[in-house]
Amino acid sequence: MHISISVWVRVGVEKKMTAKTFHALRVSSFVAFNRAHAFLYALAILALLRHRLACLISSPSLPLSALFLADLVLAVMWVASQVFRWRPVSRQEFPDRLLREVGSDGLPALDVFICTADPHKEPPISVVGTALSAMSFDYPTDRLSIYVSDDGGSAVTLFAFMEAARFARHWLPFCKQNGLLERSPDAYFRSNKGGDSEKMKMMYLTMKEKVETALERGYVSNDLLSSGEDDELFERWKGFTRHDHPSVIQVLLEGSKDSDISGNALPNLIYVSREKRRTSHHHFKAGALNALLRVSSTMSHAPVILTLDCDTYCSDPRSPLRALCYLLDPALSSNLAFVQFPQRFYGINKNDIYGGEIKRLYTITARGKDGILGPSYFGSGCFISRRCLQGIPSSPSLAQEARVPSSSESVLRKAHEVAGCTYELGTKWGSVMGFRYGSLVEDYYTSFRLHCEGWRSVFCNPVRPAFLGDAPKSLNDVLGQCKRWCVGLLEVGFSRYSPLTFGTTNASLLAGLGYAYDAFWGIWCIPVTTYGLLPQLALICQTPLFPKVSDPWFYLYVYLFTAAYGQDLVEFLADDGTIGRWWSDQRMWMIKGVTAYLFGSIQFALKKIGISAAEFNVTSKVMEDEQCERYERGAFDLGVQSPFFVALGTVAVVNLSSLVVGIARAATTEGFLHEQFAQLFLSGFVAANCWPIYGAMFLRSDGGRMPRTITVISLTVAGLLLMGFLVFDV
Ligand SMILES: O=c1ccn([C@@H]2O[C@H](COP(=O)(O)OP(=O)(O)O[C@H]3O[C@H](CO)[C@@H](O)[C@H](O)[C@H]3O)[C@@H](O)[C@H]2O)c(=O)[nH]1
Ligand SMILES: [Mn+2]
Repeated sequence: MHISISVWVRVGVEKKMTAKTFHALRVSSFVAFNRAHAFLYALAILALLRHRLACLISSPSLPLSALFLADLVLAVMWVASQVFRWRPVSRQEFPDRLLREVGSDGLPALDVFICTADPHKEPPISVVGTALSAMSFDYPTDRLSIYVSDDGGSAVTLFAFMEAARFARHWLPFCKQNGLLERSPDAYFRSNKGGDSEKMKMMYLTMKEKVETALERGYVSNDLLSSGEDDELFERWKGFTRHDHPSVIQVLLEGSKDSDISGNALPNLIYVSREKRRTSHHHFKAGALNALLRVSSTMSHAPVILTLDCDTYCSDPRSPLRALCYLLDPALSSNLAFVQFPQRFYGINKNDIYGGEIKRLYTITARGKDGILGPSYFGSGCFISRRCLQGIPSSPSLAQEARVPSSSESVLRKAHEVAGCTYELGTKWGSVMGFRYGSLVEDYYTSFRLHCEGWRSVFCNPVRPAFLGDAPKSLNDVLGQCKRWCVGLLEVGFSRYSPLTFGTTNASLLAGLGYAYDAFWGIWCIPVTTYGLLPQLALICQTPLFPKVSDPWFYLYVYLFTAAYGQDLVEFLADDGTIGRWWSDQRMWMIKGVTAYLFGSIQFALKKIGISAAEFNVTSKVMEDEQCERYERGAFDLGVQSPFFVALGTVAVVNLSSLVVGIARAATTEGFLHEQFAQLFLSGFVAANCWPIYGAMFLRSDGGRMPRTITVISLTVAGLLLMGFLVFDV
């Protein structure tokens, strides 16, 4: 308690000191309501648990115990989620004031890190678009460096960036002369502004075609190259594979030497593919980022770093200034680790059928955490102070002063050395320095550890999206990504740095609880699976599990259900949501509950006992035309042989069966509705959520329909469950 009070005081002081400077803070008007509601709701939960326990004691049964456990998990998650409703804040920043105050000479150097890992899942031309959008920030070019980390070790990616370096000489002045806001070429030409951009477009398309040709061929052939020097480079590459190659570092543009067609200096552009050997663990993205931290410190060594995923292009050239409104504020800067922008996505369909916005994580709860110690790091769209990654006490090994990148031999030698795969052995990298190792969600984990070390963070959410990324647009990919997150989060939840113990004592009670809420996402599978199957099976077998309509306890359930869903809806709508998108969002929560969370928890358990190891499987950013068309139409894509869909199909079938049986009984048996209303309602509610799944199982014939074998297996599993229930329930 003591710890959280001191946090309150600090936040209060901070507000007063900075209100007149570069940014302002406003506490949500929901706070009073949220707290009153939390109080009432907490009483209702206690009453429910007490009632459930009493029922269980008077007539013990397996289904009642399962429901008690499910309710307990819901209660625990509810308690943790109150952290986000305790003091949500929103902020506003004033970049013009900042510029007036510090002048453009007062702006610090900025290193932008862009990670890519697989040229076939992450097309190099789109990574190039991301880099170009960052290179053309409204920021002094002599202080801007872009580092690209290629974990795919792909010659094609390097080739794409060589082309990009040439193209940038035309593109950067074009953006500035025309005052573009959209500075990723793809995004700009997609929005089709016309005008005198035809020549530019042709130039871009030529580059794109060359890169795509190389990608198709799988290598960079001589006819695509212009100079003999490049030839040699790619010749060497022939023995390289993505898992086994020395480090490759190429300075493609150097601010002090290269200029654009109007004679202005260009930012630095550096390609880095760290060394990979099968014998050493590379720690996925965290490892890539740490390699960039070191390589950049031999070159530009900027005090501020922006991390971007390969698909997240910058959509507001002034976002660095916005971030600096916080990072340069003397009242904040002593312990401010990072400024996180929400992840936002382009190309999401009207009703966002797969809940791709992930609004709850990326904005709603982020605002809630911002009122406490700050949002967690989302991996992309985040301005980090280099200082916080240098370990405590700050590391002496790396040079402190900003340097000009140079392709000089000594700098390059040093850079190659620090990108080597054995460089980290016996060092503190990944444990108390740099991005932290040990979890598949390195972003979440790193910020958690930073918050525990006393750093804080700020959530910056301007109206115009600062960054736009690509959300997975096939259901199987969405669930695969969520499963990976779930495993990574559980890794933290059950480590010795668990937010519940380490977090609540080292960060603050509230911050620890907030992190715990995310860490234990996986356990959502318990209530969702239970409520998605048990009451329905029991209905078919005529076992009542809930109070009758005439029983006053029945209304407690009604209150708990409607108040939770009501509050969820209000919060969603208040964050520019629509009812259609909210419906999809809550449906995805259920779908994830019986698939990604369930399978993720199982995989985590298997990993714990040493049976399987979890990998960072990169989400694909390419889609077939037919798939795209289905997505745009809003049709669910269940056309792959995926174990996720067996679980989904089973739940769908059980609910449809219980709904049909229930309606038939209600029509024929007097008193049935009165006795089993809750179970019939649940069947109807889940079945309504499963609507697109029935279509994909039984009605559709396009490529997105569920494969026949998956349908048959789902029907069989549903049948077995019902038989099992009958046997156990006698
Ligand atoms: O070994 C690896 C694996 C991934 N990546 C890069 O990591 C980024 C994210 O990968 P993606 O497949 O898009 O994963 P997502 O689940 O969509 O990413 C979210 O979740 C990740 C893990 O929490 C964060 O790192 C990301 O920033 C966040 O956007 C991409 O740029 C990849 O190229 C690497 O550089 N090396
Ligand atoms: Mn991604």
